[in-house]
Amino acid sequence: MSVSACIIGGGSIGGIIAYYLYKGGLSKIPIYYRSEESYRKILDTRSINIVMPSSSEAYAVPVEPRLSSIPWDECDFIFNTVKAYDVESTIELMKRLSRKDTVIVMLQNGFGSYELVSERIQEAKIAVGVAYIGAERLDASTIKYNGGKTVIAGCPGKPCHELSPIATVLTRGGMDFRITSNVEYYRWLKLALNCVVNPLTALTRQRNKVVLSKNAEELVEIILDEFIQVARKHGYEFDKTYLKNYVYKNIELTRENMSSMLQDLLRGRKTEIDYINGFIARELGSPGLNYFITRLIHLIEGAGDEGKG
Ligand SMILES: NC(=O)C1=CN([C@@H]2O[C@H](COP(=O)(O)OP(=O)(O)OC[C@H]3O[C@@H](n4cnc5c(N)ncnc54)[C@H](O)[C@@H]3O)[C@@H](O)[C@H]2O)C=CC1
Ligand SMILES: CC(C)(CO)C(=O)C(=O)O
Repeated sequence: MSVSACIIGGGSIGGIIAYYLYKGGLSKIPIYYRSEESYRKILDTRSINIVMPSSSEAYAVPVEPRLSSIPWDECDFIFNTVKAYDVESTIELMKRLSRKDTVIVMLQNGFGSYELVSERIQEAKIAVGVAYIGAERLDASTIKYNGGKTVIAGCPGKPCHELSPIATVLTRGGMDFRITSNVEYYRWLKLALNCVVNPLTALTRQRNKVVLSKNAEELVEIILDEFIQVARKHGYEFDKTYLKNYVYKNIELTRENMSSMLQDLLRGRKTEIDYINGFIARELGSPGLNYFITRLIHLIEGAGDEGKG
C-alpha cells in the first residue's frame, strides 16, 4: 500500500523528516514553504541538501516545493514542523490538505500546539510526535543534521494505529519511529529537557553542552523542581534523580547541537519560550525561576523594539 506524506515548514525538522521519508521509499515529498523566496530556490533544483552528522557531505533529497498559500495535495499524513508560534498560520492549510482519513503529526516542542490544532481541526486525526533530533537550517535548501533519529508518536488519550503505515516507511528509512499509547507522558518528559536546554543555551548563546557545566547545575535543579510540581498537578509523578539523569543523558547526545531556541534568537526571531518555560510558569502560579527565565527571553526578543516602555 503506498502512502502520501506532506510536510508543512521546510526548516530543520521538516528537512530531516523529508530525508527519512525519501530513504524509506517515498519519491514524491511535497514541502509547503511560507516564503516565496525559499519556494523559488527549491524549485530550481527540486531538492534539499542534508549535511550529515560527522561528515561535511551533503545528501540531496528530492522534494516537491509548494507555497503554503496554495494548497495543492491530498495527504494521507501531514507532518507539521513549523514553530509553535506559527501553528495558527497553518490551520487553514492543514484543513485544505486533509481528507477523511488524514493523520496530522504535530512535531512542536512544548505544550500548546497540539491543543490548538485538536480544538480547531475536526477534519483529520491529530497525533503528536516527540522528536529527539538535532538539526539546524543553514539556508533555504540546506539543513545540518546534528544527530538523533528517534520520534515517539501517538494520539493523546486514544490509540493511534493509523500511524502504522507511515511508521513503516520511516523505520525502513532508518528512523527510530515509535508509536506509543502514552504519548502524553513522553511530551512531559521532553518538556523537562526543553525547559532546561532551550533557555540556558539561548541566554548564554552556547551549544547544548554548556548545560553540562558545573555552573549550570543549580539552575537545572530549580527548573526541574518547578517542572515536577506542575507535572504532579497534571497527574504525572517524576522522580528527580531519574529526570536529572534523563536530561543530562540527552544533553550529552546532542552536545554539539544549537538548540532551536538559540537558532531563533540568533535570527532575530521570537522564540517558543511561552510554550516551554512559560507554560510551567503559568501552571505554577507563583513567580519562580521558569517565570524569570521567560521574562528574560522576552526581554531579549524585544531588545530591538525601540521606544518601548
Ligand atoms: N531544530 C531542532 O533541533 C529541534 C526542533 N524541534 C521542534 O520542532 C519544531 C520545528 O523546529 P525547527 O525545524 O527547528 O524550526 P525552523 O524555524 O527551522 O523551521 C520552521 C519553518 O517553518 C516555516 N513556516 C512558518 N510558518 C509557516 C507556514 N504558515 N507555512 C509554511 N511554512 C511555515 C518557517 O519559515 C521555517 O522555515 C519546533 O517546535 C522545535 O521546537 C524539536 C526537536 C529538535
Ligand atoms: C533536543 C533539543 C534540546 C535539541 O537541541 C531540542 O529539542 C531543541 O533544540 O529544541
